[in-house]
Amino acid sequence: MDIVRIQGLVKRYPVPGAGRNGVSASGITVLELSHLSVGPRTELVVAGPSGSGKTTLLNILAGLVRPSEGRVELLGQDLFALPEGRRDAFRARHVGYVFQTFNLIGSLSALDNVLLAMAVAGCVPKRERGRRASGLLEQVGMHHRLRHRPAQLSVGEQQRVAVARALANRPELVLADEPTANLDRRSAGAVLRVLRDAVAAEGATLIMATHDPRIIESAQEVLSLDAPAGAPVQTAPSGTSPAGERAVSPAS
Ligand SMILES: Nc1ncnc2c1ncn2[C@@H]1O[C@H](COP(=O)(O)OP(=O)(O)OP(=O)(O)O)[C@@H](O)[C@H]1O
Repeated sequence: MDIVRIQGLVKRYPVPGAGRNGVSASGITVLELSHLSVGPRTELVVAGPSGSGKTTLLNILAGLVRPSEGRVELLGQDLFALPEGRRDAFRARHVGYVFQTFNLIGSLSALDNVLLAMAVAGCVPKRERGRRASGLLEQVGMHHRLRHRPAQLSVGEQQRVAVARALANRPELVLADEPTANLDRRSAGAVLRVLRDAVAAEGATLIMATHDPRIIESAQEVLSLDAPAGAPVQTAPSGTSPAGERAVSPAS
């Protein structure tokens, strides 16, 4: 089964002052994607300049932003057919999100940040949570910093904790929005390796937004979005594909 399936996606945002002085009331189209399917255990990099809709696409996939048109299925579930509360529960269970600015809870230790994600979703049995949380933090190289709070960690270390937290509930899909944007070159390379290795070890699919050329060059599959809202043209490192039409399958 596909992890992600998108048909006829359009996202428009309202324009400040819309409907007055000749400004269109229908809003600005910031994203159009006619078709996308992404299989299990796949990595897809969403590339494109600032404002091309990368974050918008990830937020739609997380069920955080509702599309203006189109259908978004995760694991066969029509995401926006779910009422908000059930969509939140579905996200907590099936999607891990690594944000550009980490969004860790400042008052909690690294370990407690991961444990909290498990408590919210409630799908990992209580007796397994401690071992799983410390195991994930060990996997991302943070076993020596379990009790540190975010402010006591380097930026790269915080991002590693965010990766562990994103994987806490064994999600089938991990979204990462510019996960290396705030890191220097060396830390960026290390975090990227940790993210890719941890996602692969968990057997999840990774969809990562970036404009970092090094990540794009090393990607298995690339979806290129045009700025600001042109029709998406998708390319793989080895060639190009028709605009807006793409099925992305596991790498062999
Ligand atoms: N809540 C909103 N209301 C109105 N317009 C918005 C809103 N959120 C985003 N936009 C617009 O949608 C477009 C796409 O934004 P988005 O953040 O998805 O781009 P991006 O490719 O992730 O950019 P960056 O690389 O700079 O993070 C931008 O032109 C932005 O101004």
